[in-house]
Amino acid sequence: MRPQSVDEYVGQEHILGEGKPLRKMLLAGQCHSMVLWGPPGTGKTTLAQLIAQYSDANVIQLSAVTSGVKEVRAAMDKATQDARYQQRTILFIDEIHRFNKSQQDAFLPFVEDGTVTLIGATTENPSFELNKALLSRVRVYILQSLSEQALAGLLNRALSDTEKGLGELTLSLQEDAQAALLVACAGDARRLLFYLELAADFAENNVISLSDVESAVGQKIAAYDKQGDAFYDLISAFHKSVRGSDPDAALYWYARILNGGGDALYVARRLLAIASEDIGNADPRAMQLSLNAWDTFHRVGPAEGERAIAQAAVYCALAAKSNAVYKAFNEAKAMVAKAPDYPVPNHLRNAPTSLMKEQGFGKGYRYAHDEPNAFAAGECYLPPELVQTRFYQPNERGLEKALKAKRDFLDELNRGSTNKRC
Ligand SMILES: Nc1ncnc2c1ncn2[C@@H]1O[C@H](COP(=O)(O)OP(=O)(O)OP(=O)(O)O)[C@@H](O)[C@H]1O
Repeated sequence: MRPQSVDEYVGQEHILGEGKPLRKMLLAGQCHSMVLWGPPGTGKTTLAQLIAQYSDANVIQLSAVTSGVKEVRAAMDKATQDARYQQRTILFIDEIHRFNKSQQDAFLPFVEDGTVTLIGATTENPSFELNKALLSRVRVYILQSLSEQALAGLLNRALSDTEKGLGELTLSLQEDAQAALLVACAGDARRLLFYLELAADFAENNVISLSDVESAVGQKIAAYDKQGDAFYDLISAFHKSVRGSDPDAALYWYARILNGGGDALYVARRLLAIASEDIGNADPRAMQLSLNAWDTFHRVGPAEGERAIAQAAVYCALAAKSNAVYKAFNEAKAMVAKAPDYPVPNHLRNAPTSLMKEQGFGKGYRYAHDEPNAFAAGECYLPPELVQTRFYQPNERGLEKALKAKRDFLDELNRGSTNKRC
């Protein structure tokens, strides 16, 4: 049932509707590098194929899961040869977020010089997963979960198409059965077609009933739309439960997210953010454990991996909390945004050449290791205009207590120093 023309492609009106940029590009037979970001089964691969078809380009398809740098190089060689004969090449990479940095670097120059037009598909936020250099050379289009209206159109086509669909079976679909199908597939067209085909197998007398759909789906119907508000409410409740040090609530909201079809890795990513935003140096192990849980998920798969993320969630919920780094870093960024770019003080400048030394660069720099406590008491590292600035105000919880004690001790040394620069 994969659409053969843009008219068979349902939904995604925000990018493909009449007059929208992608539709214009498609119909003009042009193509630029892009990343299609959206939930599974919303038409990323299909759209890439349509673009290739309309622009009359060769398509090289690589999977980030099975292709390495070697395959990328071979593909680029072929594209370079074809470009000599004015033959365009589209490099389609499914699950592009799984490509590591060196794999991404291998095709970057060819995207840059136009030898290939890259179309990447991903279910993950590209700003987290792609190299900055690559991101700056592609346009990101967000595909949305398909609406029930769009899916209903697809359903009708699948039921009536005698060539590629189930048309020859002359099936009818009862109203409640259709409603259940549309909910069960949660905006995913592939799932919809899969459930429909299964339900058709169960149907008696050419009628698909609600119980046929339930047999096909075989589980409780997911209650929320992954892209909708309900999902963000659940993840927000999860974040607040961990921040609020309630491990039971954290587990409950996590389980709700999974039950609704949510991605455990989304929770893992959020947990990592919590470890830095809400726990910080009060317990730096929280960040390690969150990262380990994420990694574990990739290594052992969902069944065990989901539990590893639960373990990290419980740890983070009960870990000591500090937002001191979070606040300090925000203040530093705000300061940099509003203050002028003060020059680096001479004593902190690098002086690799004798000319620079003559200019006074590096002059008077004190090598901390040569001084008591490996600390150059009275020394200054901020621009003179900012010497009084204190971004980091450690609290006394968890391991941050030790950092606070250390800072108080160093302050004392600074105050008692007879060698003050500022
Ligand atoms: N927008 C759409 N319009 C019509 N059919 C669609 C659409 N999206 C998906 N389909 C149907 O679902 C099938 C799977 O879609 P496709 O492979 O394009 O999804 P995808 O977004 O690339 O999914 P995944 O992220 O899981 O790879 C297609 O063969 C097609 O039949």
